Amino acid sequence: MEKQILIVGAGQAACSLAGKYRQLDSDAVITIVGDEEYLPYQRPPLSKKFVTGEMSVESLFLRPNAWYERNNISLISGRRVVHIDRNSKQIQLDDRRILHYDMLALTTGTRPRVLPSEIGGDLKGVYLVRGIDDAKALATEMTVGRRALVIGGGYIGLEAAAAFRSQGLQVRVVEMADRILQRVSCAETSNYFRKLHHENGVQIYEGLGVERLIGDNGRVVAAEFSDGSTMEVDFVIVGVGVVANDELACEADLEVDQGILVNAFGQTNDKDIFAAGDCTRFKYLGHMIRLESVQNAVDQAESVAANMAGVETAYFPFPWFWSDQFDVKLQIAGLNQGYTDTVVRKGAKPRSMSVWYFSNGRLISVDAINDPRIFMIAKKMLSSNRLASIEQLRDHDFDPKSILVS
Ligand SMILES: NC(=O)c1ccc[n+]([C@@H]2O[C@H](COP(=O)([O-])OP(=O)(O)OC[C@H]3O[C@@H](n4cnc5c(N)ncnc54)[C@H](O)[C@@H]3O)[C@@H](O)[C@H]2O)c1
Repeated sequence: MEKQILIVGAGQAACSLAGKYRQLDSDAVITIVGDEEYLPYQRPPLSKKFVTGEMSVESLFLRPNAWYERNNISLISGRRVVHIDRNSKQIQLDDRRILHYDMLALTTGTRPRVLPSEIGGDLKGVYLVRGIDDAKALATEMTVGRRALVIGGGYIGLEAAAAFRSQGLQVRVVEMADRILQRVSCAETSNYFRKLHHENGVQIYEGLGVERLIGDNGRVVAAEFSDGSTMEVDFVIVGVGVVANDELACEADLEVDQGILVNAFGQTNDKDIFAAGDCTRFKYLGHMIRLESVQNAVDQAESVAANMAGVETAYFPFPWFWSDQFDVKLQIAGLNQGYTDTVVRKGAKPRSMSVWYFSNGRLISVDAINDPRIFMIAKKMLSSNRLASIEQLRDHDFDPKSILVS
């Protein structure tokens, strides 16, 4: 009997895992089950070029239909897995179908946090940006002059703000924390993006919470804030973070803690159940992290595929991210979690700069803003462990590349 490989969740990690597994085992039966009706697709453009109509649904697909056929990978779309029975090694779908597995991979991703209905989170005109259907619904609001309120000044909120402003809407962002991007960057990077948004006509309010959204006939028309002020709005975009889809794993008695806990091989506490991508939480440089990025979805999934196929492959991530806002590209190498010092350097081009993050004297991460050269250098430094020091980087005549060529 061929080995049965079942993958639950049909996003970037699932696609990478299935493709890699097939390269290593031409006989296994590989099945992906996903609850969306689309072929697995890339999410980063949703809050950018997809919502502005510059990309079609088809152009989001990670692979064409023919790829699944050619690689003999079955895709069950539009179906949820509702139960895992670890004793009989079976999963149950929401149409009552039962599928057997020899090895199971969970690539269930995350979902956006929602605003509670008590404060108006369920009013019409309040949108999340997670899937194609969310972004399609949001795109219907794209009319010049309409007043958008963005709740949350993280990447989702700021990218959506930039996309909507560039299409001529009036955009305001409200961020509960003291500054935008506080969870992911230092004050200098936040300052850069605050200024960029202001220059482009987006109003940002920091340190302000949303008390409630006010509806009229079931549709949002205004918002009331923690300082007692109110604002009329035509629609609202909510980008207040994500939670891991780990309930299925939890119900199956797998270890979860704000994500499915996996070891360096992507294995859960059941030796035949693995997990990869945004839904996982694992140890990285002494911290437990969830790495919500395309890089992690691809690399971790490929390492998991190898382990499932019996080729022992420990995963050590080299995290990198990017964010496009207006004409600015932020590229991030490494993770700045637990940083103790930063060095800010001006870039060679106007409006370019980089922020170098250190933890107790050791370089851990770099934000490169409109500076792809520095991003490449930082990536190489961090992956080869040839790291520039704080003193070197404080000297603005020092070329970081010299570390790599010496
Ligand atoms: N370019 C990229 O890498 C990219 C782009 C989009 C999304 N993502 C990822 O998608 C996920 C979701 O993004 P996100 O921006 O929603 O999450 P996030 O956690 O990065 O940002 C959410 C922001 O909302 C704020 N917030 C929370 N509750 C609030 C409230 N009630 N009122 C006002 N502000 C509130 C938080 O302080 C935070 O700044 C993240 O993992 C993110 O990294 C990445």
